[in-house]
Amino acid sequence: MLPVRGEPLLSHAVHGLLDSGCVDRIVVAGPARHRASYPSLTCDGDRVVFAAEPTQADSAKGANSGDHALRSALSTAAPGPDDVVLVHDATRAFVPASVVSAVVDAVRDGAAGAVPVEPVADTVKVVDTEGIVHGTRDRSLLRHAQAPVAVRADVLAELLTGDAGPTDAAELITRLDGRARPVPGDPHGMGVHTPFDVAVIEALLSTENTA
Ligand SMILES: C[C@](O)(CO)[C@H](O)COP(=O)(O)O
Repeated sequence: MLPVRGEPLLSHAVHGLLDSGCVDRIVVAGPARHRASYPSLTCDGDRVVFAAEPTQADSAKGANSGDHALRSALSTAAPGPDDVVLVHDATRAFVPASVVSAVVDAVRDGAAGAVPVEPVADTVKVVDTEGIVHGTRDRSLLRHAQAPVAVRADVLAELLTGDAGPTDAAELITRLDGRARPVPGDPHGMGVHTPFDVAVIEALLSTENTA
């Protein structure tokens, strides 16, 4: 719901995916009753739908959990087994179209999954629970993960069969256990969480619009 330039992040994320030219349909993994909060999405008709509401049985099983949201979104989308599914994160609403198509292409090219990543520029230290600072991590091996994560629909369905399926894109990458191919991310794929992030992304967008 966080507004950026007067629009909730979710709307920016949805329009970014639609404008990427490689997404046919978007299922918002949130209850349909919230749709009224996003009037700018309604103009996209059938291409943007909300996931099915949890049933009473789902609720008894913890329907608000992330894996339910993913299951529900997947069953609403009903993709074919070879289709590529993107699991996105609305906080990363300004990821460029080139990154969206890169993850799709990686899966079309044979990877089970793909995740955009950015190099880690800063020195990374481990601080333990006692507050003691330990050695430096080798940053050449570290990457910031971004979104969307792409995965073949049949692979995603398989990951969701167990009791504890992935709850979000981050967990999905972990469950892919080495089968996710990294593709170059982009600084615009930053997560927008705080007023500082909003200021950064708004400044970036205005600079680019006036350039
Ligand atoms: C990075 C992510 O897991 C998708 O791949 C997701 O965007 C969560 O990001 P965060 O770093 O936990 O905000």
